[in-house]
Amino acid sequence: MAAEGLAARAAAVGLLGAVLAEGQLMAQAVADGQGPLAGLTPSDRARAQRLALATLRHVEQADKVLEKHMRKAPPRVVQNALRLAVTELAMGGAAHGVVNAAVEIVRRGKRTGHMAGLVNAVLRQVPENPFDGLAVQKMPRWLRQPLVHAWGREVVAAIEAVQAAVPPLDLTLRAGGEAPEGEVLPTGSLRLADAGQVSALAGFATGGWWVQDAAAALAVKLLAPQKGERVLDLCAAPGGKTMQLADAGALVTALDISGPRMERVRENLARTGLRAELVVADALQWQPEGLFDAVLLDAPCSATGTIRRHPDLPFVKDGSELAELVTLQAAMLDRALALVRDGGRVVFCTCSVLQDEGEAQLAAALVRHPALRVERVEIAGVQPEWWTPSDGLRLRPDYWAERGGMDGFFMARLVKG
Ligand SMILES: C[S@@+](CC[C@H](N)C(=O)[O-])C[C@H]1O[C@@H](n2cnc3c(N)ncnc32)[C@H](O)[C@@H]1O
Repeated sequence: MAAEGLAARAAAVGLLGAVLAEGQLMAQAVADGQGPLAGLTPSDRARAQRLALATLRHVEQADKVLEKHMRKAPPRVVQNALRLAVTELAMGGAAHGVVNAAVEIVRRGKRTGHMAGLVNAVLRQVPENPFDGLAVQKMPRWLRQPLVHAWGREVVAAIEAVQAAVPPLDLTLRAGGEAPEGEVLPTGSLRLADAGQVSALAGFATGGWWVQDAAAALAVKLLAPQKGERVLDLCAAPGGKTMQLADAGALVTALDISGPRMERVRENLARTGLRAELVVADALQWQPEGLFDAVLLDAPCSATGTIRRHPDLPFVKDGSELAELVTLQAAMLDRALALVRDGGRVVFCTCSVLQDEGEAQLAAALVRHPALRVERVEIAGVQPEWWTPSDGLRLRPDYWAERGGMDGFFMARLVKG
């Protein structure tokens, strides 16, 4: 087995430890300069992340396979090396390399060396297609229960099936930009089934597109910015929607509370050659010179709509931040309404599957602001059943399941009375 494969796999085991035992989000563990990816080549970093993400989509199933062969859970490194190996075997990885790597990782561990033989013995007993017949991984109770209540068990099972698969990569194309080959979705996003290294794709260097989930791309379409309009992107970083607004010809002010995240907006604008005024400030405190024609509020949220791309989230979050987020979203929506002119539009959106952060926020806003109107607009490719009875747009991960699904989002277009 190549030493390179071992480095990436050992790092993947480290990432699994950071997420599953230390409660770190994958993004934190990846960004940690002293963390599991320290010192790896770019391709090993990418491989380690891919392996760890794949394993996180199948922890429950891997544990089910392993429990048949082990009387009690082994130490963390051993357990995660086994989970990774079983997942790789299920994905069709060559048994020889997969087993040898797991054995070697455990052999090298300070306190686990004596368990290398056990790991070898267990993995040699894992059957072909080890996940066949096992139920897909369920969301945690705090998240699953409200979804069952809202949409029923069948829909929740369909969402979980989408979350178990590696998601495709969606690109939003810049008008006239260079792009790689892919499937053009009915809503206009370009979908790549197996993208590989993003920066190596055609059109990356020339700024022909940016990565943005097909569902996320609909918020700006709902706002429908016009050329020359003054538009505020109130929670802008890393800037996917800022670029869409600027590409439509709007005069964009992009605001975010995070300086480091705003750097990402700056880099994205530089790569795509698009323009926006950048402001680092708290949306709740910031005072502009005049009111805007339109405001996009992509509010901080539980991000529970993005689990197919961030399978670490259910292992790290427990729902305890939800009440605080809901309160912040309502305050931000009130602020967005204060910053738009009479007759102007506000699009409120969250990448959440929880109705508390979507449908319920819309209902509460209409009570707080009786003069507000909610508007539906025609958006190419949006199916009629995606609209709610209250004219919100509810996007679910199981929509377009046969194509790889989409992020869960809620969005609504409000007109200030
Ligand atoms: C969902 S993300 C925005 C994603 C972005 N619209 C895009 O499409 O790339 C939410 C953002 O809200 C920002 N944020 C959180 N609290 C804020 C506040 N009080 N004022 C301004 N921005 C805030 C976060 O830093 C984060 O970048």
